[in-house]
Amino acid sequence: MDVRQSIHSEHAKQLDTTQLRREFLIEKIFEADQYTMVYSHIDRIIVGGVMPLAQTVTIGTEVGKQLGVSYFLERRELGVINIGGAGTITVDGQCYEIGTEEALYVGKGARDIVFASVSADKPARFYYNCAPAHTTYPTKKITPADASPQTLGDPATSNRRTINKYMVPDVLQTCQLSMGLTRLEEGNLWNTMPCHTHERRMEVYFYFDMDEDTCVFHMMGQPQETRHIVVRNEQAVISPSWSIHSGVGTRRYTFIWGMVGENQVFDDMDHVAAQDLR
Ligand SMILES: O=C[C@H](O)[C@@H](O)CC(=O)C(=O)O
Ligand SMILES: [Zn+2]
Repeated sequence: MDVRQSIHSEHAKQLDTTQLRREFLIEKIFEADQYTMVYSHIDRIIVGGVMPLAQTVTIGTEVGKQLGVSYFLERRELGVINIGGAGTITVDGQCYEIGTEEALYVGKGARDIVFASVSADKPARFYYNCAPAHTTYPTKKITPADASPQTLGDPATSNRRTINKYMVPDVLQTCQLSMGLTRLEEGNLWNTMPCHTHERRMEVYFYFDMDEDTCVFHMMGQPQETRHIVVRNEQAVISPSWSIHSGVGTRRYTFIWGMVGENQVFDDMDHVAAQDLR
């Protein structure tokens, strides 16, 4: 388990490229037949991926001691979105078929969570966020049709995109986790611009659907003290509550956003005008 400490904005603004990447970037989300796990002290979110090939992968089998619990989801909830081929997630014996861009919410208290791909040639790629939880809400599969797609932006500002809200209060109950998937249309490069912060929540962006030559300049930092991190396919960036989170790609891309913290009000953002950015 890779542990990332919380970081103060006054510290973060002194970091160089390597140090920024070490604190905020998650370079490898998917490893064959394994789960990856990054534990952030910011709201204690856990971020990672599961990519089963020939065998099944059970998540969190070795982390009980580090988390001080007897099993992974003893005091946590889990959100998973599959960006790969068809797969299954078996939760305490109940099997859910999770196809491409389908999702599963797993409530607190589930003991045994087993991931599998239908075909090793086109493996499932399960991206997940996991957060502390105070109660159990039902485990539920979510399809793109449930995710109330919302298209916004304009080609003139290169930000025409569709936001799919998979895990928000309108779709299902969670303790604090929200997750969704935003897809940019061809020729559109900017996400989340005009940008925002939300003092009340932290957020993680996971960029994918990019070829090798494509990268995204992910914008971060306080609005008056911005920095960037160059992100490649299937990498994630941690955004503290004081940081903007926005990006511009060398070509279109897709990303998954996940938030934890104080509230679950999606529109509760502190918007930053372009004139105010530094
Ligand atoms: O707080 C909300 C998150 O930053 C994202 O949902 C924004 C986003 O997907 C977009 O504008 O493209
Ligand atoms: Zn946000």
